[in-house]
Amino acid sequence: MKGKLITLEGIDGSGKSTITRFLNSHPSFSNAVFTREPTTSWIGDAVYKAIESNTDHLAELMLFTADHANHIATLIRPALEEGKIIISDRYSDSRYAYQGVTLREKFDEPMEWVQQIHEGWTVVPDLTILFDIDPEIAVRRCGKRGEQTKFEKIELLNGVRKNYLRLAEKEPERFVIIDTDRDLKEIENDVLQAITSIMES
Ligand SMILES: Nc1ncnc2c1ncn2[C@@H]1O[C@H](COP(=O)(O)OP(=O)(O)O)[C@@H](O)[C@H]1O
Ligand SMILES: Cc1cn([C@H]2C[C@H](O)[C@@H](COP(=O)(O)OP(=O)(O)O)O2)c(=O)[nH]c1=O
Repeated sequence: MKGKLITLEGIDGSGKSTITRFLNSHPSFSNAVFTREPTTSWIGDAVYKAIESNTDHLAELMLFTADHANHIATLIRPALEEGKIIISDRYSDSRYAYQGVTLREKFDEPMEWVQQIHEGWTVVPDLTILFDIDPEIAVRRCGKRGEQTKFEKIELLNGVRKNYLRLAEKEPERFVIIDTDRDLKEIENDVLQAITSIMES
């Protein structure tokens, strides 16, 4: 039996961790595998080191991608083979959307370039839930988190949000977009509905 891979994506502060905690404590997902990118492996630690220092953006992409390759080899593929439902807080679309912005000065079409280097080995999710929100609201919700100035952060996140929406437009059958500038209860219901429909298909 083949399992299902569900990914949660969105800008920082869009509410992914909050919903992950909700799903994690929901009885329907007691057998699901909860995971994330960057992962908790040593490569994930290296990724955080790169984020926290002034590392070259291409080097940063390679670290994120190495972490993804190891995530697929050690957890994603084996769990899918066992027929598990996997819920990942961030996955490949984070790279397409974020490094699609940070590599703007290096490539003409950075998002497409990043997508290309994943081709042939990544595992495409069965469902991707995109948590969509205005970056101004997301940054306000995060308070002091992060080191960038508010302006830099909002500018980056505006670009990331646009990339996510472009990805969703290109693959409407994979993506479900959820407006997270709403009451938590409504968001929880929409997420449950999206996941239930993929589990039944
Ligand atoms: N629907 C919501 N309404 C108001 N605040 C929210 C909502 N969802 C999350 N938050 C708050 O916003 C902040 C960022 O949410 P979080 O889940 O950590 O986002 P992410 O994991 O996407 O970075 C947290 O302080 C969280 O409590
Ligand atoms: C997985 C991934 C994350 N990121 C970014 C998103 C976040 O700003 C940062 C750390 O991810 P994360 O710890 O998930 O941040 P948050 O909980 O605030 O959403 O790394 C990328 O730029 N590319 C990637 O491939």
